[in-house]
Amino acid sequence: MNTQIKICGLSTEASIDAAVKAGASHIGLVHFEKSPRHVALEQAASLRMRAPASLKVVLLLVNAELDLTTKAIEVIKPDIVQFHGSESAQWIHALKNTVDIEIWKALGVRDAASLKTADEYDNAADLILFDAPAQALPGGTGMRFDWSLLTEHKHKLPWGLAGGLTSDNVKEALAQTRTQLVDTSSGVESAPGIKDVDKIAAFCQAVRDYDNH
Ligand SMILES: O=C(O)c1ccccc1NCC(=O)[C@H](O)[C@H](O)COP(=O)(O)O
Repeated sequence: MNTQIKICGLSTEASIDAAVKAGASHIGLVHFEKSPRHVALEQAASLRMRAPASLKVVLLLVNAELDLTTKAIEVIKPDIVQFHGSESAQWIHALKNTVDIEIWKALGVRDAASLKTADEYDNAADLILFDAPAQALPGGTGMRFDWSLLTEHKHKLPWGLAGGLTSDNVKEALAQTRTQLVDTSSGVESAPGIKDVDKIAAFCQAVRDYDNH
């Protein structure tokens, strides 16, 4: 099986090229001004054009108003929109009736009860991304959570794993959770917001090594 790999928080064409070369399946563009990875709408639209058709582009928003959400989708034309704030299942469900796009919902995992929260999104989102709980930022924190909570986890929706993943720990994360999608941001950076092409390559290689073991 080929685990899907999302490299998140890209802001340059060079990092997109590196993700493609390394074999990532998804890239994330963060539109959230408080993030060191924030890209303006026009910049995100331009980066989106750089991605080949084989690479899925995920737009990340955090508690954005409906107007901004629909405008960002219209301007950037992502394949997927990922909500990384406290967006309710009802809000996402209503959005789904107005825009025809795949929707992911990120949820911070503290304990087993956090996993139950995901059930609320069964009829709203297409995928749940389990991440570390919010710190100063809601995502891209570089923190991991207790992956053993996801061992044997079954969910109606497909789900992915994020939070503190690096080339050094991703095999352990895959072995514990058997997730089909891994997402990293800080783990492939040399500084917040600065992607490192060698770390992107090493991360993707570690995932492929696990897939082929
Ligand atoms: O990356 C950010 O700066 C960010 C800011 C606000 C909301 C979400 C954000 N990133 C979301 C992602 O999907 C990250 O890849 C995910 O949280 C994992 O991040 P990391 O622990 O740094 O690998």
